[in-house]
Amino acid sequence: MGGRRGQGRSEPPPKQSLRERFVALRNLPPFLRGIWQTSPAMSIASIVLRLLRALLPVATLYVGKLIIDEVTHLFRTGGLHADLSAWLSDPLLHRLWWLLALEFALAVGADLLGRIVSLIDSLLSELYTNATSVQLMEHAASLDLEDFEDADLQDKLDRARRQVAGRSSLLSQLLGQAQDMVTIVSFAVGLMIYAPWLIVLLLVALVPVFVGELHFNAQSYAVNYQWTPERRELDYLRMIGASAQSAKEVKSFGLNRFLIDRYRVLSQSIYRANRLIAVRRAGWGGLFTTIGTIGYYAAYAVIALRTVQGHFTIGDLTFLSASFRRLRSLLEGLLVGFSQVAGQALYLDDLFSFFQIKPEIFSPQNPRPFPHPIREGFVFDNVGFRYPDAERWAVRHLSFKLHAGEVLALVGENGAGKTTLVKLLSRLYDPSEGRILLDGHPLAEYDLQELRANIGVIFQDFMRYFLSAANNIAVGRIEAREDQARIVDAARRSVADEVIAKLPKGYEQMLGKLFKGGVDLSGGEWQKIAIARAYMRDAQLLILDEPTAALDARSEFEVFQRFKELSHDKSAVIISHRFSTVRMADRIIVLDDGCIVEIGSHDALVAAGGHYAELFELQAAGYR
Ligand SMILES: Nc1ncnc2c1ncn2[C@@H]1O[C@H](COP(=O)(O)OP(=O)(O)OP(=O)(O)O)[C@@H](O)[C@H]1O
Repeated sequence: MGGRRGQGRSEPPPKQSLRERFVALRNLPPFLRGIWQTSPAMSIASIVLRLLRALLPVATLYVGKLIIDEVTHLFRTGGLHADLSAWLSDPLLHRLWWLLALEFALAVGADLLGRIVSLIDSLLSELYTNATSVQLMEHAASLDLEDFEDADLQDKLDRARRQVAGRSSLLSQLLGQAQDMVTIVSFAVGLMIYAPWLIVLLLVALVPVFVGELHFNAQSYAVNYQWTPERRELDYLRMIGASAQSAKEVKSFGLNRFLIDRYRVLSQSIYRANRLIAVRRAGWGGLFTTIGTIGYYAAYAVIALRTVQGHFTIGDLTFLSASFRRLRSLLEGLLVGFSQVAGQALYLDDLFSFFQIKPEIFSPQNPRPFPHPIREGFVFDNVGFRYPDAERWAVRHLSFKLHAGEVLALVGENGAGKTTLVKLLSRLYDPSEGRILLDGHPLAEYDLQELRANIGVIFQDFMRYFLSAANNIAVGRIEAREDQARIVDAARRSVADEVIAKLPKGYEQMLGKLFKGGVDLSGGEWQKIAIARAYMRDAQLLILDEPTAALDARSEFEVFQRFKELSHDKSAVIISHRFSTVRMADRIIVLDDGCIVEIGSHDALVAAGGHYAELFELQAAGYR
């Protein structure tokens, strides 16, 4: 199992070499494919409009050159009029007016196109972000419980989540680059015609900027990557420092100072690491840009000289110097942008590598039909389980049978392995050794969804959903959330009906304090609601993991009375520390340190005078 799991911050450092940074560009095709799939129509519109937009700058500059040449020509040939009306009607000036009108149209067109393109990009990015978020949630839902208990995966998920939100600018950056590339080619063609040596000068001036950017982007990524656990801790501190759930304890223990200090220390370390890179980047960036500027002015001087010598017209001078300036800034933008894209592509690694994590617990290709009803029951055959990265076995050598229709109670001290056993039974984990059989066949041969649908399990740390009371019960079988009769029946079985009867809005009452108008419940009341979830299903096996710990004695008795009356054909596994509950079970399994030490009915175990009798005696003594 452990193959994909690393060791927190000691995970291998992220990619550093220049070659590997380029390798990260392999993430771009799947990214672009994702964009395309989001909306082919918008993608095409963006590309076509950008192509048009890309050719406008050179056209505008060239028209500008023609205007200047026309003006100098008119100036030389004379024929100046004294008043404006004569100016406007002079046929000599027609060409100039047309050129000016053309330049105006180009300017307006460029602006309009630019706006439409950025509109499309932002809409497309949002659609892509939404689609990826949904994909992320779907993938997360397919992963194993074990994955969620793994800190490395949490880091990965955290980075992936940030990437979904943070990569929305990548699209416009990428397409902008493609657009700039077309513009650059158009400028370069113009420049080549006049002075090819200018292009060489340009490239030489720009290479240092590019390499510098590439280097610092990779460094930022490395810092971001290495500090993921700390950033996650920051989020956690912020959450417990200011959430409704934690407020009670934070206040009464006076934890604020502790939390804030820890936050300050952590955030300062991250800040310092980021600052170092930012300062270095600014310093080197400044130097490299100066080299570029020197290149530009050298070229400018040469062009000016050649104009004076009569090789170029004034229009050529403006066209060439402006082209050179634009080319330089475009190329610089392109190179810097390219290294940023390469940087962002590195970040995409996080997203795509999260999608590559495959669940290890899944349905077989051809699942065996699930037995209705279960005839023999479940058999644990020398089952052992060790949590990932744990040295100790949580449970080991478990061999017992849970007969169809039987109520089994699990008893044992804290950490004895009761919850682990139940997680194995509901296939939230697969055993590390041994087998679990259902009606003679391994659990893994049945369809996972069907298996889970046939098991109703309520854990001790059940969720308190900030939804209506009806929906809080319906989550046990969410497809049946409109089935009011079923919800009411489930509530009646778990004694939750009494809780709901007291709510101002009954079943429609919003629970929890998160939303306006919500009503909070007591711990025991929440438990009754949670137990009702198990009754929402047509489960053949019910598992209640200490679900009654917060119930008062009368409620607990009632819950189990109703359970016994209404579920005689169902199997059940009940974990409880209360012997008043445990003694109602058909058989009791006593666990100690992950192993079964006794099995039998209450009376038999008390008579045997072993571990169970000792625990029972301890509790009974407390009541005497
Ligand atoms: N997610 C986990 N990762 C690693 N170890 C775990 C995990 N959950 C439980 N353990 C360990 O496995 C052992 C059995 O835990 P389990 O939760 O099954 O005990 P339990 O009998 O249900 O205890 P309790 O009565 O306190 O609920 C314990 O030693 C515990 O520390």
